[in-house]
Amino acid sequence: MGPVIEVRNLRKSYGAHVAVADVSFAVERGEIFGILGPNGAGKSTTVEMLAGLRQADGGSAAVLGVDTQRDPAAVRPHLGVQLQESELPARMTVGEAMALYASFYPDPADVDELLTLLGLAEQRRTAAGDLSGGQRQRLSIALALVGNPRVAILDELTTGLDPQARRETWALIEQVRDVGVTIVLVTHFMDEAERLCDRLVIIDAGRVVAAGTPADLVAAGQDRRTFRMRLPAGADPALITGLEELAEVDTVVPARGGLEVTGGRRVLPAVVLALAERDVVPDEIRTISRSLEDVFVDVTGTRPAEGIAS
Ligand SMILES: Nc1ncnc2c1ncn2[C@@H]1O[C@H](COP(=O)(O)OP(=O)(O)OP(=O)(O)O)[C@@H](O)[C@H]1O
Repeated sequence: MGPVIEVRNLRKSYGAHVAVADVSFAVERGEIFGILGPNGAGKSTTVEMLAGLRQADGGSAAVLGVDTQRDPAAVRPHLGVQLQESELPARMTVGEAMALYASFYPDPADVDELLTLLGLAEQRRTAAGDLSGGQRQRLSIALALVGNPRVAILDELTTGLDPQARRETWALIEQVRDVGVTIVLVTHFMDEAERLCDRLVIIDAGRVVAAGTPADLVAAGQDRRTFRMRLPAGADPALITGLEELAEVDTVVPARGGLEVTGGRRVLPAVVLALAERDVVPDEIRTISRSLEDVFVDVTGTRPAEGIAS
């Protein structure tokens, strides 16, 4: 059996603006597949084309062997989609919305069970307009899953959720994956991607700039080193400029009351030596292991959105 999802050279422009220039990837059955990228990179446009909700200018997208650009209706019963801006009528209750969405599918999930799983059982009679941000987010996930889909596309899954609710949502997504649902997850959050995704792509300016498992992506840049240090109070700011000029140093940026330095394998001794030559001894040095966030910064030149402190 081939991949559950196959995207080949998708392209889409809005007028003169190229939103998606060239995106290809494949997702295997039962994977949680991440799509990461800075704001405006083309993530939402990509998944909307993948779901057959938006017409591509070129390329192809197939879900469960069905070309979603040519025949979106054929795959709809098997596809659950949580989009960023799906608005329900404000007066429609949670129970009504679930019943309505369930009616679109031949083999819907048990609505009560799903609402309980998502912590919305108490809100059955609550109007969509009266839900809190977190409840609305959980409802959009419930609506994406109500059709018992074989493939679920979740865009900005945990945006607006508090740390506790985020963890619960992650556990829920793993449960959904464990029953064999293939999941495409669009996310801004590196911790979410690192925790949940089996494989991922990073998209920048409409193109795939990195692809692989989180571990592979992190390992690929292991010739880079990062450390943080605190300089003694009153240290000359010109020192920082001096450090940036060292051959081993890539960047020096302020971080948490100190400096974060990134460079090659020998960056730490090079910096400490250069400082010692000026009679400066750092108060504290801490090496930082490379994370998916560092990969993201390397390949996109942009810092990812801050995760909610947890
Ligand atoms: N309907 C539209 N008409 C015109 N331009 C659009 C439209 N939808 C998106 N764009 C533009 O296309 C680009 C890609 O947008 P898209 O929403 O796919 O990016 P994204 O990676 O999902 O961003 P975000 O993380 O902010 O949601 C952006 O520059 C956006 O402003």
